[in-house]
Amino acid sequence: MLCVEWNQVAEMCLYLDDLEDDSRIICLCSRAFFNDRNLYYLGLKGVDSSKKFLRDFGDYEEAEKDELEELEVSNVSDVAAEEGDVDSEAELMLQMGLPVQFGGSSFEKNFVPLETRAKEHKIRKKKKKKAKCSKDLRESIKEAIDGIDEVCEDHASTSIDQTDMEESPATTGESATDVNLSSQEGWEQYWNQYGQGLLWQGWITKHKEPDIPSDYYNSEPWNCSTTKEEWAVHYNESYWHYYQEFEYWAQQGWTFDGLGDCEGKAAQVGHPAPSVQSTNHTLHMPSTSTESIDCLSDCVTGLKNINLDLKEMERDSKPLSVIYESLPLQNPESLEAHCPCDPGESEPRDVGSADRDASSGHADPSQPVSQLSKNPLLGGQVPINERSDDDDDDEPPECKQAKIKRRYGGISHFKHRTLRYLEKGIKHRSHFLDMHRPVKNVHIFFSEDSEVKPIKSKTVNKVKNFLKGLGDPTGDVLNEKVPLPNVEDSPSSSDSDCVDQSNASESTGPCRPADKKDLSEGNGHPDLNQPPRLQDRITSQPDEGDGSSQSKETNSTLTSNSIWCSDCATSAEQPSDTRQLFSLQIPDYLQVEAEDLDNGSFSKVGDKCKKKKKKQKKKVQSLPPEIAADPHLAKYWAQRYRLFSRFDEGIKLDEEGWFSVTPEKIAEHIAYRVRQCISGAVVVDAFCGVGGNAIQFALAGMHVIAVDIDPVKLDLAYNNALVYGVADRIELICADFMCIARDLKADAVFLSPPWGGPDYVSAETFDIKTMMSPDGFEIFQLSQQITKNIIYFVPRNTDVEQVASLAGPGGQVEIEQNFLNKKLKTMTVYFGDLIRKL
Ligand SMILES: C[S@@+](CC[C@H](N)C(=O)[O-])C[C@H]1O[C@@H](n2cnc3c(N)ncnc32)[C@H](O)[C@@H]1O
Ligand SMILES: C[n+]1cn([C@@H]2O[C@H](CO)[C@@H](O)[C@H]2O)c2nc(N)[nH]c(=O)c21
Repeated sequence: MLCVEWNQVAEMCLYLDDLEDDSRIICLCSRAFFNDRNLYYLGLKGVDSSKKFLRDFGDYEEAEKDELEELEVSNVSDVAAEEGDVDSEAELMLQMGLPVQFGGSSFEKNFVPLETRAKEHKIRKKKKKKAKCSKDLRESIKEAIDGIDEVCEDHASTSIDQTDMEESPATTGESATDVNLSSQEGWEQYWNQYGQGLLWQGWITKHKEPDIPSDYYNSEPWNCSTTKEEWAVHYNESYWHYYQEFEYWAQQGWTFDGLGDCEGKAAQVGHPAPSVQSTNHTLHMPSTSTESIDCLSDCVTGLKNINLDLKEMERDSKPLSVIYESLPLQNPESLEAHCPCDPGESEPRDVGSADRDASSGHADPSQPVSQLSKNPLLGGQVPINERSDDDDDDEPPECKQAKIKRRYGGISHFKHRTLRYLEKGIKHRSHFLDMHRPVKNVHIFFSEDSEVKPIKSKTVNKVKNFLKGLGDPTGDVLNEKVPLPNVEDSPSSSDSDCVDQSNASESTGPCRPADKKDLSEGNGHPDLNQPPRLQDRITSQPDEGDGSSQSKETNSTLTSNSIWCSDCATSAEQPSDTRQLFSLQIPDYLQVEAEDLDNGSFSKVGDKCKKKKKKQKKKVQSLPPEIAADPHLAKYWAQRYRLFSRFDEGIKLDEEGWFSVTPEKIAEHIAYRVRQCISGAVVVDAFCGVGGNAIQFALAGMHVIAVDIDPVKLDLAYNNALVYGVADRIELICADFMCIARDLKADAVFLSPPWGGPDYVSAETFDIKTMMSPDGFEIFQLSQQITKNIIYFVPRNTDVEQVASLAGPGGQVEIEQNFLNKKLKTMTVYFGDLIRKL
């Protein structure tokens, strides 16, 4: 095994029809863990240059956060040593389409959407700073809690404890979008019905401390200056916490049978949620009557009153193997409690007013969050528009701008599903795996004096040296001296059309000898000693003349010994330096040490040290133009060794290559698996890109047919294959895979298509049919004509059932989650003989 760890998680059987074998798809769920922190650190040594760019372009903090996150993770000595090191189990189970009950120890306690974790951390910090309630208030809360505890004895499993509330997610921009796109009605109904109680119970539970004031029930925390802010935060947290839970259950196919009132009409399976009913009672919080407490308990229990609507799920009357039971409700006789969750209402509310939106005056769930943030109650205390960026170090830069969650209506129409857990203790182990805990912020402070006073001397020395060393601001270099192509205007070939292709060709098309030269120069990379002519190695796709394919649009016509492309021909007249790599004299960490030497701090080290200095000074980091042109890409530069451990030996990428190349460890693992499982030795890399996977297949001893529609990618892939010494095992074909698939023969096909642009990660569930281009199903079907041994590299948020369905009735599939340094990065789906047998 090459990867650090590989686990089988579960065997899931999906039945398209009745519980019969021929309608069944067996789906093995597994996980592969990799660790490449060392490679990441190596990249950080030159990250100063990225920082410089980001500073200039005002995006520095973001990159620093990514970097710090990695560093933070690195401080965790042992994977299992700390709780919270890998994605929460519940989240992972969701991603694999598995019922959370089979994974995490407690969904309610553990499920926190990944995106919100950093935010939670911030809020917790803020909360700690806030002034506590007065002694009187605490007394009152204590009394209330005592009362509630008695009543809630029977509802221990559904009560909300302090941890729950503290762990509740804060608002994010994403959540805001959710509000607009999700089952808004059901949620509003739910929140109308239970929001007040949940808010109030959460509040008093939070203040379950010895010195709770006796008159707390009569107090109005939203009006009290000491608690006002805290209440706002509490409201905000609670709202989103329950919203997320509601969303989760709704996505699982549960519907909420609104009770209409706290009289607790039992939830009924299979009935659509009724519209909001006018209640004939109100929650009356100042009362400590048993009834009101009962009502609160019901409200808390309400989260459980979500029924699996089998009709809606298009599942027939046959039961699933996992059955969710709705909990019985209490049925209090009279409910006279006023929940003071509306700051605009300091007086108890009238009978009948509870049907007013519990969120009124706080946060109208129907409003976009940008509006919510204007709510005076929130008072800017909780920057709800801020989204957590804790997981974006490898995501396309554009993701930060518009995160739109898309709801998937997909093909998950399996009638039945059974699940068998395959490994003992995975549940327990996973409890310790949550890497999305927020990163501790490490700030470096500079005094106002001209002299920088280091707090962490090494780090500050780096910065100091960096600033000194870069007399000429990088931005100036960029703006004034280097005529760069407009990278931003050159969409990736993922969405390639003829314009894209021509742009790409203009820049580095392999048809231009000048470009070939460019690629082997600059960037501080060693010249590759005039590699064999790439043209001789690239095979062309015959022009099919149907005018429909991308390759037709790009008008690339290649022959085995030459490449001709009309766009390229035009672009050959462009100045040859449009893609020229330029060097920046950016001091890396070694130069920092060199400065230390000058300052005498290494004086005792003597000659040895001087030698080191000399050697180090030779090493000049340079930024390739695609990185220089787009500050958002700078973080990928920091990860260059993770992508290619031999990066310094001459690896080259283009913009799309940077964010879509398969990290080396993952590519290595996939290649290893393929080599292990099939006897044949020919593999097609249908979307080879800059060669991340093709190189690893070749290194594993296979012959690779590497196809890409973009000649620039082939150029880069060839260059990179040379670096790894495997160019002779890779056959390059410049073509649209969709057009040539039928003509290919191989023992395995690797599919790593573009995931439809940078938005892939913002989708709640990625649909390989509609969100990929070419259509993910068509790609698969064509590949099946080559071989049954297919490896499909898909986004981590891919719909598991959808991808499993590719195996067809009676088929088998293995879905492997790939973790890089404890973060779920991608999924690899194996078909045919590539499935690891149990
Ligand atoms: C995500 S990248 C592949 C990355 C690759 N696995 C690596 O590690 O470098 C997808 C590639 O598919 C190429 N592509 C897009 N459409 C294609 C098509 N119809 N046929 C062949 N290649 C295509 C793009 O040019 C891009 O280089
Ligand atoms: C946009 N992107 C990222 N990765 C891969 O996902 C990881 C996490 O973002 C990246 O490191 C890269 O390997 C992609 N792989 C393919 N095949 N196609 C893509 O469009 C793509």
